[in-house]
Amino acid sequence: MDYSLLNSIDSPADLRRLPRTELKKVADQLRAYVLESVSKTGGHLGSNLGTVELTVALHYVFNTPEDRLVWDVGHQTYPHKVLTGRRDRMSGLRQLGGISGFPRRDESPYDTFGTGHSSTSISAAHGMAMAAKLKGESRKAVAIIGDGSMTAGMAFEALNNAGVAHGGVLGDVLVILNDNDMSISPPVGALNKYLARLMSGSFYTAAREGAKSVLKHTPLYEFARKFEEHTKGMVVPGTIFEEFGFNYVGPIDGHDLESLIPTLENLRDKKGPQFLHIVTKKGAGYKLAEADPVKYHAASGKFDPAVGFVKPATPPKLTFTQVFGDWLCDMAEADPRLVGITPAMREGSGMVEFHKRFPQRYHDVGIAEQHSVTFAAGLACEGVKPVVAIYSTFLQRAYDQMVHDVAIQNLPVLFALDRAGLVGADGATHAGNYDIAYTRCIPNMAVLTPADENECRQALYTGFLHDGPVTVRYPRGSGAGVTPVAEMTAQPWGKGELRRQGERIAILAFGTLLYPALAAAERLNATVANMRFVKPLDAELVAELARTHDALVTVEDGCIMGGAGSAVTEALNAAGIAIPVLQLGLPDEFVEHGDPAKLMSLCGLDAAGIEASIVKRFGEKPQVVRAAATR
Ligand SMILES: Cc1ncc(C[n+]2csc(CCOP(=O)(O)OP(=O)(O)O)c2C)c(N)n1
Ligand SMILES: CC(=O)[C@@H](O)[C@H](O)COP(=O)(O)O
Ligand SMILES: [Mg+2]
Repeated sequence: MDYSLLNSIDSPADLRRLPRTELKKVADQLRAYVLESVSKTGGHLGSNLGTVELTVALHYVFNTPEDRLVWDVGHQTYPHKVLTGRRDRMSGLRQLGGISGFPRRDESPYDTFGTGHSSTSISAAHGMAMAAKLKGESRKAVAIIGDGSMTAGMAFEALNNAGVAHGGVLGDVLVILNDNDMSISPPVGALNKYLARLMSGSFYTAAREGAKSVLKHTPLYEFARKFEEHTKGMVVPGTIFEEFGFNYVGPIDGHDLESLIPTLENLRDKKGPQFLHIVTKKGAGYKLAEADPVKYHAASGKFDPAVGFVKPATPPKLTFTQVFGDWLCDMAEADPRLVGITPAMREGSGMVEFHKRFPQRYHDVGIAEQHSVTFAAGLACEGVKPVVAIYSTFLQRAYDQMVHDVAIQNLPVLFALDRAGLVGADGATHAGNYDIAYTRCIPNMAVLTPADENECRQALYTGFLHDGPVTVRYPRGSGAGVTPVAEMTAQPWGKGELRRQGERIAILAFGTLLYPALAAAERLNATVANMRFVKPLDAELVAELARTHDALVTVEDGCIMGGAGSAVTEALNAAGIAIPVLQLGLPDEFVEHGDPAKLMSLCGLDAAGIEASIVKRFGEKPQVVRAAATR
């Protein structure tokens, strides 16, 4: 592929020096470059192919980085990265030491706001626009948000705030709605239907024609005809965005530079809140991705662009997500009260089959984590048994709903927490490091940490039977490879199990780190307990292990601060037991993107790392003097 023009652009200033007639060529080369580079690294694909022209137009029209571009989610910023001096660094995308798959303020001055989670862009851009006003600066702030991300409450909270003046001042914020009629899965909800009506034009046409026939013989008709702009507000309903105080323009073709550029120039020069609705195609320019945008949302690894994504020759290992999906179908078969809920993550959460088989009991609520939890609470009030399938990182959004709507009322809602622990290539924004700490402190909430695939199935069953809120957490990808037993058996509530009897040191393992802990224990001849429950914690087992060993080691793939190890030390304190405790887990820092196994090793959470930490703390042949206990 000829990238000669693209290769001459090391910053948007270079782009802005080009004649307009060259921009189509830039876009074509940029699209080919993004496709080629994602085919070598993996990463998000469809959304990036869909925003190529928009990215070229934005950097051409706006004075970036002085004008602020805020990309919602940020999974569509690869073209932006290429045009802002990171073309050569695309080969290290999402890899350890390489650039992030999302915008990062510490990566480039053009990345004005860090993202990864959706629906923050309008709030952030509004903040930037208001800051410019306060500082007497004339820069623009632009939020670029997708139709899926627009469904979240936060986006509307921001519109509600940005559309009105504060102390007589309106921010110069431009919101660009990138409407490709797709989320990761097909979009859902009333907003999607509304946008479709706007796109089809029927909204305006019908409303305008209706109004005209009523007004035809009045002086107002002539007035309205002359001032078409005004008629939108006066005789036909404005779009919802106008009702929020924005000047709405669109929909326009987001792949057509001929209309994008003049429209953006026009909006750039306008004051106050502006709203541009563009229509794009997810996967644009790559036939396979256009035809199957769900599949081509992201590439898990390398692929040949001429062939597309192919199934691996050897069947991949069973993932925890699949274990959950299978369990959900089996449980739904067994209990008609079960309802499955996902906030816009049907594929990632393993609910495709459940959706097919139980469409009436499947709810994709859109990107609306808060709503998903309170909706589940409402269902639970009426005797329905909701299962909220949600990524650990996205549940952070719905913390108050978990506390206020579920736990205080002790409602039986099962949270199936996928992507617990490090997730790898998506990095810190998507890592599920905190859920043990943030769930175990909530009264009434039970927290289960299955160690392998079979335990995951049984833990989900156990949690489902419990008459109160429960989280069952499991990581991205596969585990030790323990095939789930079809028969579902409830685990003894709040009980762990001894997995290896050793001497002096007892390792208390939570979740999938049981297996590296067992490997480390083999070398150290340590005892290992599979704790299974963070809450209720098996305090008897903790006390017994403390009584029969010289030191305890806790191991978890969540943050050390406030995590399962903290639960153990609290239990020891409560029982008045003094014993040295080494707490192993994720450090008090954001762990970068990269290969998950490497990252776990860097955090000292593989077998060698666990062994090394124990030896470092307690010596080569662990000898611990109880009297010198320190915690
Ligand atoms: C709070 C939150 N929930 C869920 C996600 C997962 N997620 C990432 S992109 C995406 C779809 C976004 O759709 P849209 O904004 O229309 O962008 P498109 O992918 O169509 O370009 C979802 C659900 C997320 N990043 N953040
Ligand atoms: C951008 C985003 O939030 C999702 O696309 C996310 O990257 C999916 O992660 P998984 O690949 O773990 O489902
Ligand atoms: Mg979309």
